[in-house]
Amino acid sequence: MTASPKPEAVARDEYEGLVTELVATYERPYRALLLAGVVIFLAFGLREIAIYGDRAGPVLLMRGGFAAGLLLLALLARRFRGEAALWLGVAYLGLFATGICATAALSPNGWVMHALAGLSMLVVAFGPLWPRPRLFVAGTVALLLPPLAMLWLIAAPGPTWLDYVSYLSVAACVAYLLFRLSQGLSIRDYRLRRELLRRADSDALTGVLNRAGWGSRAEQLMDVARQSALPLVMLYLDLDHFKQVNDRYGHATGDEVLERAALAIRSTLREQDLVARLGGEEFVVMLPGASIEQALAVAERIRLRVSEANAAVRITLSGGLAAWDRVESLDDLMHRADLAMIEAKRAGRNRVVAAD
Ligand SMILES: Nc1nc2c(ncn2[C@@H]2O[C@H](COP(=O)(O)OP(=O)(O)OP(=O)(O)O)[C@@H](O)[C@H]2O)c(=O)[nH]1
Repeated sequence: MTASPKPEAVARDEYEGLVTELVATYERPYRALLLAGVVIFLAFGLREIAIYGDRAGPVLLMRGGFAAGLLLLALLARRFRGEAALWLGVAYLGLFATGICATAALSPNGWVMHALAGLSMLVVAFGPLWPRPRLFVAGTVALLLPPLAMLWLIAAPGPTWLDYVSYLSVAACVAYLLFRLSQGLSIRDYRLRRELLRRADSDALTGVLNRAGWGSRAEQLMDVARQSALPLVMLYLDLDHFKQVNDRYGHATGDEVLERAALAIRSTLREQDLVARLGGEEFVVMLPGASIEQALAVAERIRLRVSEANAAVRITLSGGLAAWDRVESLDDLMHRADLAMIEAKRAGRNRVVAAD
């Protein structure tokens, strides 16, 4: 069946494919950047300990904690792609940036550097949460400020070049996380778009295609049948006296009957068949590659299964079927199947009639 809920599975496959493609393209250089950043950052910490032996504890805690946090985040981002990675990244960068901003006040030598790095990271971290994406772009630009500040500081007396390498390594790590964040964002957009498309095409109650989704897919199947010279049969199905079910058992029970009917129809069809609910208690089915005899057998099976599934309310189904003459339009084919269904109603309901 091409009908829902299959589109969800298709969306998931496409989404996974997209992620794999993205990761394959960018993962390696960014991972190398992250590892290099963490190693340099830690090496600089060892140098700091050698110089300021008395500050070994806080230095180890700060540098080790940050490096471990980044690595853990990278691992989690691998494990929980998309949104979870996004929120983790935002939270972590936000925390870290706040720490750097606080350090700026205590750092006699590199306070400009600390302040810029902290502020730019704050913008980058919380930019994605802002309704205006321009802020996110501004944050990315702001990330370029620390290296610029380094160039400026290199010319001034104070920290050595090793300090700047250390800060650059932070920028490298952040670049990796940015990559992950943007990946999470684009995946979230992609999923939302897919979900909206899926909802626009399917019937909210039964999950099968609605009228909008039916038209384009049915035309596609007809195109394929035209090119491959395969036969094609159309079924028009309508529950009998459905109004009485609503009147007797209530609208909620009526809805359940429709859901069970859709399930019974879908379970009878093959992967390549198409089913839609056109509205009310009317369903249409397209059977590509089926002969009229096979289609009659399928329609009979559907009729029995729909009744069995709704035995408690004793509902029956009338169906009409029409074999495509390879010339007529979709509307004309549906009309002929509809007329056959009306004929089935006239003949006493609970039966399937084939159009001439
Ligand atoms: N529960 C429920 N009822 C619906 C829905 N859509 C349409 N209906 C009802 O379906 C009923 C259709 O009634 P009719 O068109 O008279 O058809 P019928 O009673 O099945 O009679 P025949 O088709 O002649 O056998 C109406 O009472 C609608 O209110 C829905 O989504 N849920």
